[in-house]
Amino acid sequence: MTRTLHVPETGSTNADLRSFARDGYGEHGLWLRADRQTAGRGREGRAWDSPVGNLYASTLVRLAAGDPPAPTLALVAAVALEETVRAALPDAAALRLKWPNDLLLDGAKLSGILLERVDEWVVIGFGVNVAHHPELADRATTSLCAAGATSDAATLQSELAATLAHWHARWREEGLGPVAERWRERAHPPGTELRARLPDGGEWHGRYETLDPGGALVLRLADGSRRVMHAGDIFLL
Ligand SMILES: O=C(O)CCCC[C@@H]1SC[C@@H]2NC(=O)N[C@@H]21
Repeated sequence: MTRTLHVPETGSTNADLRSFARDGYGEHGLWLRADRQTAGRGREGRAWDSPVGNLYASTLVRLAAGDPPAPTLALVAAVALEETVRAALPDAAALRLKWPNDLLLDGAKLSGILLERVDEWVVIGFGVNVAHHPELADRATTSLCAAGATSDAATLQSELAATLAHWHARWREEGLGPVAERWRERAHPPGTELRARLPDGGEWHGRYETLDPGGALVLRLADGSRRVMHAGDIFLL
């Protein structure tokens, strides 16, 4: 079961659901969607520009005993959003997942996902460029509208709620396997050249090899060594 609250404006839908969870008002499957955010947050401490017209929504997932590791919900969120966006695009041939959970269309960033843990809760926040896309210094961006899609933020969110519930149930019942398999199918192909920026500021240049069983990115560097990346950003070259 899912339930959606909608507000015209808030600071950050992720921050709001974190407060709900912390204050004892957590509800599995609760969604909060805002038309705009005044303090939208991205990964790695970045801000997320949030003008009216795009999708800003977060949901609460309650962890249960026996669930796969909580960080692998990043891949569950990614495959659910990819499936939702794929259905909305007139032509999804150039749609790809980029580790861990960005969606790229023709190499340009279309969306972002931010996961935050509060006790037994995980807040999953989705930002999708529906009508607008920001100008960013270090990466190309695009929007659904620019790609000819006609869905609005409210429709996308209700479809995403159903798709996420489906993939969350598979993750809980069958483990990470089917989710990881879908992720690999919809991501950049093995051998893709990339640059990895690590949380400590370090960088690796290499080729994407696969996802490991825990959802980490496996790279092969030019000297043949293997590296496993658990956090940070990657840039496809
Ligand atoms: O950096 C990224 O790629 C992740 C961006 C996540 C943005 C969404 S918008 C809805 C939710 N509320 C936030 O403050 N952030 C997430």
